[in-house]
Amino acid sequence: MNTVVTPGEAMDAIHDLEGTHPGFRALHAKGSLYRGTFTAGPEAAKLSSASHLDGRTVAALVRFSNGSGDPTRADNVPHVRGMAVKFTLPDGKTTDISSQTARLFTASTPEGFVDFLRAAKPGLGTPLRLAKYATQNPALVRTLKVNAVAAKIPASYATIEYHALHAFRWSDASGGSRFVRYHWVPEAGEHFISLLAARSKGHDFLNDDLDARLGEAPVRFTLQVQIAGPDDSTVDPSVAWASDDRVTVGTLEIVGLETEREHDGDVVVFDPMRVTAGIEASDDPILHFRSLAYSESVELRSGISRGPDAPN
Ligand code: HEM
Repeated sequence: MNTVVTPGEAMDAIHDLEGTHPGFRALHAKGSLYRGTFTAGPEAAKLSSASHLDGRTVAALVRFSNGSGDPTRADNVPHVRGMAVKFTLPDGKTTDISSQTARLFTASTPEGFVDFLRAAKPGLGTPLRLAKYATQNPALVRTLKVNAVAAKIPASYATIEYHALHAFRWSDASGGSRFVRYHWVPEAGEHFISLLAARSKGHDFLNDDLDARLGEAPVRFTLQVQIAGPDDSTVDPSVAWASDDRVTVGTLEIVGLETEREHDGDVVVFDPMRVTAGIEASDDPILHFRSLAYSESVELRSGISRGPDAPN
C-alpha cells in the first residue's frame, strides 16, 4: 500500500494520546461481547450473493465499546461508541462489519487521521494545533456538524445508530454490482440523555443498561445499506453521500452476553477487511490501513502475529 504513515506510527500516535494499556485494544479498549443471530430479509440476496445474506439465520458475535483507548473510561462522558459484528458463515468462516456512532470519518486519509491524533494530544498547545489542523484538513470542519450526534450521550448502546463509513462493493448472483455503505438502525429508536442527566449515571451505565435490557428481551438492529449514486465517493469516508437510496437487508437479534470468548488465549479481532464472496473492499485507503493498524494492536495486546490466518 502506498502510504507515508506506517501502522507503527499510528499506534505511537494513539498511545501518545490515549496512554498505553497492556492487554487492551489500542482504541475501543473498554467493551463487552454479546451473542445473537442475523437473518437477512428478501432484498439482501438481490444485492449480494454473500452466504450470510441468503435468508438463513447465522450466528453473530457483537462487541459494543467506548471509542477511547483507556479501558477505565467512564460511560457518562461524550465519546464515539463502537459496534462491531462478526457473522459466522455457513462454511464456518466469518465476515465482519465494524461501525461507530460518528456519521462520517474525521479524515480522508490515514495520514490525516494520524495528524489529527497528534494535534488532539492534550496540552497547552492543543487549541493552536487543532486550529492549524482544521485549516489544513477541510474534512474535520466538514464533518463537525453531522458528527455532533456522536458527541451526545446515548441513553443506551441499543438506542443509537452505528455507521461503517467505508464503501463495499456488493455483487449479486446475476453479475450486477453496486457500492454500499452500512448503517445499523436500532429497533428501539435513537434516544440520548443530557450531560446533566448523565452525571447521575454510573461509570459503566451503558453496559449495565444493555445487560438489564437483555434480561427482559432481545435487542434488535436492522442493517440498512445505502446504495451509492453516480457521484458518491467510494474512497473517502469523510464525505457524505448524496444518495438516499437505502434498503433494509436484515435484522440482528442480540440475546445475551458472550462469556466463552476472549479467555485462555482466545483472540477476537473485528477487521473491516474480512469480507466474503459477494462483498469486496473498496479502494478506500483508510479501510486498507485499518487492517494493518489492527494487526499491530492485536500483536501488542495478545502477542499474536496475525499473518495470513487472522484470528477470528
Ligand atoms: C486510520 C483510521 C483508524 C485507525 C488507525 C484505527 C485504529 C484502531 C485500533 C488500533 C483499534 C483496536 C483494534 C484491535 O486491537 O482489535 C480499533 C478498534 C476499533 N475501531 Fe478503529 N481505527 C481507524 C478507523 C476506524 C473507523 C473508520 C471506524 C468505523 C467505521 C473504526 C471503528 C472501530 C471499532 C468499532 C473498533 C473496536 C472493534 C472491537 O470491538 O474489537 N475505526 N481502531
